[in-house]
Amino acid sequence: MKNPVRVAITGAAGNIGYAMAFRIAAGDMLGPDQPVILHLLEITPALPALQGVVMELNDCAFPLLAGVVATDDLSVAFKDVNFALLVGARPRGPGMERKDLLTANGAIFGPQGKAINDHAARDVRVLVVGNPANTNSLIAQCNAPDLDPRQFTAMVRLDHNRALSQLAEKTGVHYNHIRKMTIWGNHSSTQYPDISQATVDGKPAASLVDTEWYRSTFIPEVQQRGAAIIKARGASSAASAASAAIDHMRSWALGTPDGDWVSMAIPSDGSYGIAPGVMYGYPCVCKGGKYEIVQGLPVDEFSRQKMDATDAELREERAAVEHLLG
Ligand SMILES: NC(=O)c1ccc[n+]([C@@H]2O[C@H](COP(=O)([O-])OP(=O)(O)OC[C@H]3O[C@@H](n4cnc5c(N)ncnc54)[C@H](O)[C@@H]3O)[C@@H](O)[C@H]2O)c1
Ligand SMILES: O=C(O)C[C@H](O)C(=O)O
Repeated sequence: MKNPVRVAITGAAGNIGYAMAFRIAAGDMLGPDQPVILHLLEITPALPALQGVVMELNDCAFPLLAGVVATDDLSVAFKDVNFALLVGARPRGPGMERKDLLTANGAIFGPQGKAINDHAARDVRVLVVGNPANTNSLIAQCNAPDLDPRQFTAMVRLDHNRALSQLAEKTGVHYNHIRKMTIWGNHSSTQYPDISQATVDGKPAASLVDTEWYRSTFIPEVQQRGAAIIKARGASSAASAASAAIDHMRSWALGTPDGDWVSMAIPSDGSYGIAPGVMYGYPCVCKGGKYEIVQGLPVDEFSRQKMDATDAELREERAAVEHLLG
């Protein structure tokens, strides 16, 4: 057995946190030979509910769960953690865009970034799930000057998985047979789900579906899937969001398969004409615990316009939180 690693989950008594903690404790994120110590953060009024989560975690008798820390103190929550999943934040309701949460949630991520900077393990890997995820991640990253900005990421993996699911349904194959899906940009309705490089059973996806369906049905459905779930469930996605967060961290820590990639929002380094400084969704391969942007993909005029539109929105969000950027 390996030595345990420490995994922080914020908002751990919330809907996503509740769906996530048990799967991480079961080994779904870091593998069946990696014990974990969970660090669960909640706001003070939610501590009794969090205690219930701890009781249930213990009652599962998970072989890989080596300890649980439950707290409302940032310095305890992030002490020596190797992975941090920043989930705790308000979800949107019907009729809201995710960026409407910027003011309410933005203030959470500066102090958390600083606490991660001051207390986490130096190799900490951070994933922001709380919306608006990309810009919240930027806020956290800017408040952690002692860490490499690349240690901070945001989640577009749920969008990636949604895109796989839509394309699988349309082409009548299982999503296991789809490779090279990409989500560019923001986890918002401007995101660009791009099938131009995707293959289905080895065939170009774009040759199997008509352009009209791709542009007028597939793209908006992936962009609007979060809202559709809020409408149907009366609450925002939780189990699928937790699952995507686990996928994101597993890919980052354990690697992506040869011949495929995943979508991760990471600090732009200028690749694909996206000026540095925002957390932008890119196609990434992961190896040895590090991610790299897949370079050299062709970008046609349609893609260019979509990639720039979502970049513009991220820049607007960044301008709106300039005062929180440390
Ligand atoms: N990026 C994505 O793909 C994606 C997908 C689904 C949901 N989300 C977002 O994730 C967030 C959480 O969603 P949820 O359904 O779990 O919400 P929820 O309301 O069920 O749970 C949020 C939890 O966070 C806690 N919390 C609030 N402020 C906190 C703070 N400062 N520190 C620690 N904990 C805090 C709350 O007490 C609550 O228990 C929302 O912002 C939602 O929009 C993102
Ligand atoms: O859409 C939301 O507000 C929740 C989440 O970001 C989602 O995509 O399901």
